[in-house]
Amino acid sequence: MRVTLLGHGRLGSAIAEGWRLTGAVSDPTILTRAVPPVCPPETQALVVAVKPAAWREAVAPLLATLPVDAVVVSVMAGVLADDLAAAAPGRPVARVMPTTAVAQGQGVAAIWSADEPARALAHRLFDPIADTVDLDEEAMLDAATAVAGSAPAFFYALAQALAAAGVEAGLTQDAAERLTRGALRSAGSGAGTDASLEDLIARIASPGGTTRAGLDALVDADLNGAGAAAVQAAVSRAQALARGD
Ligand SMILES: NC(=O)C1=CN([C@@H]2O[C@H](COP(=O)(O)OP(=O)(O)OC[C@H]3O[C@@H](n4cnc5c(N)ncnc54)[C@H](OP(=O)(O)O)[C@@H]3O)[C@@H](O)[C@H]2O)C=CC1
Ligand SMILES: O=C(O)[C@@H]1CCC=N1
Repeated sequence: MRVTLLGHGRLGSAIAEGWRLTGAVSDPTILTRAVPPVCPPETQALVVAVKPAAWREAVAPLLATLPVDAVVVSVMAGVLADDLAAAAPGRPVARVMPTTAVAQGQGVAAIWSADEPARALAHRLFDPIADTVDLDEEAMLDAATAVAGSAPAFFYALAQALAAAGVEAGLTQDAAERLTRGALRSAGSGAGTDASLEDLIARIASPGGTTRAGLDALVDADLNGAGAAAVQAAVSRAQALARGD
């Protein structure tokens, strides 16, 4: 497939790296500010990976060369398909919300499009580099952004809090950080299996043991409230971005 990738920052470069690693897309045209804004005439998909505040200015100069049958695939949080379609008239639009682990071919990506061929094209681009999850409604992308796109940072923040508490409990900073990062990797390897999250927890939490004590303390400290607050705040921010705030 002939792909033009607009934006080569944290996510754009991760997507390009995943395509290179898996061979899913060979030789994409990568548009940065440093190269002329021109789509090759054979472009079948324009993947837009710039910041929500920058996309209109970035897409506008491409319209002259973007084929009318190319699909616009946005990985941007809070940019509505109707707005993309209005900016690139006639082109079908798909929206994808990936994580940066696409760089290793191990991301997760929510996919939505009102147009079935565009959805299928988005799958061709992201199935090789992510576990793809189809969404029925565009509005669900905001929740997917919270629990997927943003969530790795939430897990890192929890790991940071645990490491800080480990230092309080007597570990050196270096030991606390290495041990906590290793624990995060261990959690990630469990998450890569078919086991349910409930089972993964049960495998570690011996009855009457340290893990159960810590889990109970997390719930007492309103773990569920903290998770809900993070998701609601991220969803609200995506909705605000969609309004142009
Ligand atoms: N980072 C993540 O984990 C995730 C990000 N996203 C989405 O991905 C999008 C990009 O985010 P992220 O990669 O973090 O942001 P970055 O700022 O890292 O990357 C954006 C890139 O777009 C470039 N850019 C801006 N304007 C133009 C232009 N006119 N032509 C070509 N390139 C341009 C920027 O260049 P310059 O630096 O010169 O301005 C920059 O390299 C966002 O919309 C975000 O919502 C979605 C899921 C996860
Ligand atoms: O923080 C952001 O807005 C983007 C979207 C999901 C992850 N990063």
